[in-house]
Amino acid sequence: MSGPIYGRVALIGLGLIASSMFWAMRRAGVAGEVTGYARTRATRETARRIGLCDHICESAAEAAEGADLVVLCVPVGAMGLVAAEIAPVLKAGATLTDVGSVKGAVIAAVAPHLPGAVHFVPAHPLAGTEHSGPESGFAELFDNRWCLIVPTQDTDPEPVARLRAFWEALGANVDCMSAEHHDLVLAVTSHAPHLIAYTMVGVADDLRRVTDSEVIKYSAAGFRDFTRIAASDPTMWRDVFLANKDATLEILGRFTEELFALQRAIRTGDGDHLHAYFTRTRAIRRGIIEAGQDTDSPDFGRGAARR
Ligand SMILES: NC(=O)c1ccc[n+]([C@@H]2O[C@H](COP(=O)([O-])OP(=O)(O)OC[C@H]3O[C@@H](n4cnc5c(N)ncnc54)[C@H](O)[C@@H]3O)[C@@H](O)[C@H]2O)c1
Ligand SMILES: O=C(O)C(=O)C[C@]1(C(=O)O)C=C[C@@H](O)C=C1
Repeated sequence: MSGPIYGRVALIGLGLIASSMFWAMRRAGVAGEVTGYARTRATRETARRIGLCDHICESAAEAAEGADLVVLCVPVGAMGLVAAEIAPVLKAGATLTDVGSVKGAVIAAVAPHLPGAVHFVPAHPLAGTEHSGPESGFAELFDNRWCLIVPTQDTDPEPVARLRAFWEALGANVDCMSAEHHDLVLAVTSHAPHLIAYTMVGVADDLRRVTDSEVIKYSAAGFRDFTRIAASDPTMWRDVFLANKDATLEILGRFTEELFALQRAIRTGDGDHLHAYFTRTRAIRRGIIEAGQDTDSPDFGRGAARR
């Protein structure tokens, strides 16, 4: 257990990520006091009932006032509005961070509102589930996951180092990168895959020959994973695609080109093309396992022994 890293932390938006942060902060003892704010009365009442935060406030400004660390945990499309609302009450020397899945658009929406005496250190924990809301969080969500910190040109090193220590205390491994690079990487690893999952589940639903019960009953692991991902929060994902438009379209363009090539290979009976492609992708997966980078895999730790 580490000592407090911030005297007071404010969580704005009390969903999956904020509630997980609260339980992880409590586990690690890294925050003296935690205030919280959610937009709807119902969420604020739920938060009070389940003991989320030390104090639930009636406005974002009330929660943020006097805080040493303010964390924006709202959908990326709402970050700018919330930043504008709390900017006048932010304490000099405080750090403002966020957990948004897109960085370039969030920085562009938030930074112009902030007074010079506030340190803005954008971040993104690469951990989540398909569930949302204040009751979906749990302390272990960030354990052994990455949290990417995306300092802007003007960010001082001390607040970055402190936020790094905070996320490490919450269980995460931390890396720093530019916003542009972050958005491209996430378009490949998260945003395009989500869109593909949404599409596949939509296609299955359109095929009326495949009744609901058959889709569930006979669904193999791959499709079941797609349905889990496709159950994610629609507001969050609408905002992600609108905010990371360029990188996502770039990756989807490449994806459709490769898909057409595979489609053509199937139509023309080009087994060599299919075999060579699948051999390449299998080698990528094996490389990830051998580098010990997939901690969720049943193969984790087996390395090269697994062939
Ligand atoms: N869910 C994930 O897998 C995941 C992972 C990493 C980062 N993120 C990012 O974290 C952020 C929060 O995601 P989540 O999964 O916790 O979402 P969530 O839906 O569980 O919670 C979001 C909360 O924000 C509130 N909210 C929405 N608009 C608001 C506004 N204008 N003002 C105040 N509150 C508002 C909602 O009522 C809700 O309480 C998003 O930016 C998302 O991109 C999500
Ligand atoms: O596990 C899941 O449910 C997720 O989709 C989490 C996931 C992802 O890995 O793509 C989704 C969005 C985030 O910004 C970070 C993590």
